[in-house]
Parts: sequence; structure tokens; C-alpha cells
Amino acid sequence: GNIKLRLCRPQTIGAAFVAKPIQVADRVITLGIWDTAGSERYEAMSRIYYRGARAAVVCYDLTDSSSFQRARFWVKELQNCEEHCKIYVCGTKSDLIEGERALRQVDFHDAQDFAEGDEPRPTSRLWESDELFQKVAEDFSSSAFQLLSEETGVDLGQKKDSYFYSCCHGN
Ligand SMILES: Nc1nc2c(ncn2[C@@H]2O[C@H](COP(=O)(O)OP(=O)(O)OP(=O)(O)O)[C@@H](O)[C@H]2O)c(=O)[nH]1
Repeated sequence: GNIKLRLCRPQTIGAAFVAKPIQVADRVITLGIWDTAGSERYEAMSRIYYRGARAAVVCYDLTDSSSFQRARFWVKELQNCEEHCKIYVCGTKSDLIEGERALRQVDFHDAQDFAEGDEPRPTSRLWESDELFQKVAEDFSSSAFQLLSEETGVDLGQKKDSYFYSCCHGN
């Protein structure tokens, strides 16, 4: 028969899960990480996975301006739907730009302005992915203590959880 092969990059379908233990001081914090599909086709499904999330890493491709638009969409979505979710914005493929600066399609300052939003406490810096998850674990190490004492009535909906960090590569 006439078999057609579609050769394309494998996309994430649905979501993949990994539990990542991270050492923070003398404790191990285990992050439960869902890698959700970024494409429009799986939008509704991705919502299922981020529901109740306390942290989200939204990545975009520094060499693709449309991926930045997509990242903006997800950040707004998370801000609207997940009040207590801390958002980390991360530009990927900085290694490609280092080799050829003309490949950059997302301006560092545009990304920085977006990531910082109206928050008064911007922290913009370069993140390597492992470093970023380390940061997430560190940010949450104190709230993990609070989770343990939830029954005693600690308020988890603190304002500081609505801050988000920018993580931009380059410059
Ligand atoms: N050079 C380089 N390539 C990268 C980097 N990040 C991702 N890639 C490549 O870009 C392609 C797409 O990466 P994925 O992680 O599958 O992209 P995704 O956004 O998760 O895609 P979906 O799973 O469809 O949502 C793959 O071929 C990766 O190897 C990076 O920082 N540098």
C-alpha cells in the first residue's frame, strides 16, 4: 500500500512525570515535576496537570519568537487560574545563540520586562536547568516545613508565592 511516513520531532503527548530529589541544606526536597505538552493541541490536557501546582517553569526558545508568545500565554493562564503558583520563566537554547548571535529572536530586555511584570522584587539571572530546579526547591524548603504543620493552621496562601522570577539567558 501507499504508506506515508511523517518525519517530525517527537512532541510531548499528555505529560510525563519525574520525581526529582534535591538537597537543600541538610534536607532532601523531592520535587514532583510534570513535563506538560506545550502545543495548542494539548492545551486542555495540560490544565489538568498544572492544577494546584505550587511552582511552574515556563520555557521558551530564545531562537523562536513564537515560542515566547506561547510562554506569555501560559504565564497569563497560570496567573489567572493558579493564584498560589510561583512562576519561573526560562529561556532555552542560549548555547545556540552563543555560537551565532543572529539566531536570537527574543530580546533579553523584552523577556526581562515581561518576567518581572509589576512585581517590585525582580531577580533576573541566567539559569541552567539543574540550577533552576535547585532554586525552586530552595524557595519551597520553608513552605515544605509549613506543609508539615498544615494541620496546625499555617496559611499557605501567602503573598510571597505570587512573586515570580525571571530566568533569562544571554547578555
Ligand atoms: N541546543 C539546544 N537544544 C535544545 C535546548 N532545549 C531544547 N533543545 C532541543 O529542542 C528540541 C525541542 O525540545 P523539547 O524539549 O522536545 O521541546 P518542548 O517545548 O518540550 O516540546 P513539546 O514536548 O512538544 O512541548 C529538541 O530537539 C531539544 O533537544 C537547548 O537549551 N539547547
